[in-house]
Amino acid sequence: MSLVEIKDLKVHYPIRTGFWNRITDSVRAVDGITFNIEAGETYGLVGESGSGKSTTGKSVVGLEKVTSGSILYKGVDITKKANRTKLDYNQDVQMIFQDSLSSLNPRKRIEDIIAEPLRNFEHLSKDEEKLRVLQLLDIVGLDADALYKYPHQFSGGQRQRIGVARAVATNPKLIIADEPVSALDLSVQAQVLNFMKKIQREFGISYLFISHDLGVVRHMCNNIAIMNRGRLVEIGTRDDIYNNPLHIYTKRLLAAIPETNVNQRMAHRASRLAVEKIYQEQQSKYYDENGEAFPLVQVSPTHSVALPETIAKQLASQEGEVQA
Ligand SMILES: Nc1ncnc2c1ncn2[C@@H]1O[C@H](COP(=O)(O)OP(=O)(O)OP(=O)(O)O)[C@@H](O)[C@H]1O
Repeated sequence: MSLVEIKDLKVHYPIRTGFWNRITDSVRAVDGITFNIEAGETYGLVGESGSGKSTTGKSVVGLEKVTSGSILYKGVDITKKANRTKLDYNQDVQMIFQDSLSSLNPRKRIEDIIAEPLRNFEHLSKDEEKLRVLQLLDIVGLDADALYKYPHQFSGGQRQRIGVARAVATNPKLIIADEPVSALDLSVQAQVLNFMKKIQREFGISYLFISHDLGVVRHMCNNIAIMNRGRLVEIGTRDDIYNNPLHIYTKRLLAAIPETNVNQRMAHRASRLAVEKIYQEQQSKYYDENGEAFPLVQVSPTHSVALPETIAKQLASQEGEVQA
């Protein structure tokens, strides 16, 4: 059994119009996605802005009402609120956000911010609580003098460390990391990613790592799902996605990774333009007549792509995949 099993999850937001505020349509933010997260792994959920990643993350953590489908945590469906309470789910599953400045209360000192989840879930004495907060600060590489400071007195990277300290305070099993490094400089991104990995090793945490950038996900994730307009268009291991991408949307995301090597920039630009040309010319092959992604087809034990079966298998064999 996987730690988390997401099955045919749909989250539709109603669109209301007119004097009577009637529901006339809906935004299908998440439109039938299925994937599993194993204990101790980092699962990447990648797609452009608006593809439905955050809505998925918020549904898993219980912040968004699910329209249909299920989210099984240790085999129990947590879309039913009563099950979340029974399982200590709110303690086991935490979230880190992109915008650390707005997700940390600016009026509270760091000591109180990190202690907040402890106060909700554990009954510690004042001294025990302070000791735990100091330990957590130490784990994320911050000094004890951080205790009495406020969020605005830290850099973006340090604030993200404080967010992680708060998230791991309750010893969670799963952290939903929603674009955790997107607002940071490249060098600080690497530091935060490294210490997230360190914490994963120490605490045995699983991450659902949400990002718009396949470049960031590369060194973090074992398995990756590519999300496009509420649906998954490709699922695979890191190797499947980076070395044998099959869907044009995945190829576009890969081509969008900035090239840091100056000597490679011309070649990189040429390949990005080539992918864009294929996308413009062959869109109808990759999406159905309504412009929506096809259902996923398995092309190897680890790799699935949203294409008609014959095309998927033909592409997979061209790329040297072992067919299912
Ligand atoms: N509360 C809401 N009411 C109505 N529509 C919403 C709501 N929240 C999100 N949406 C819409 O759902 C779609 C998916 O949004 P979501 O935030 O999940 O995407 P995303 O991939 O996380 O993008 P971003 O990285 O920009 O947040 C978008 O079209 C968005 O406008």
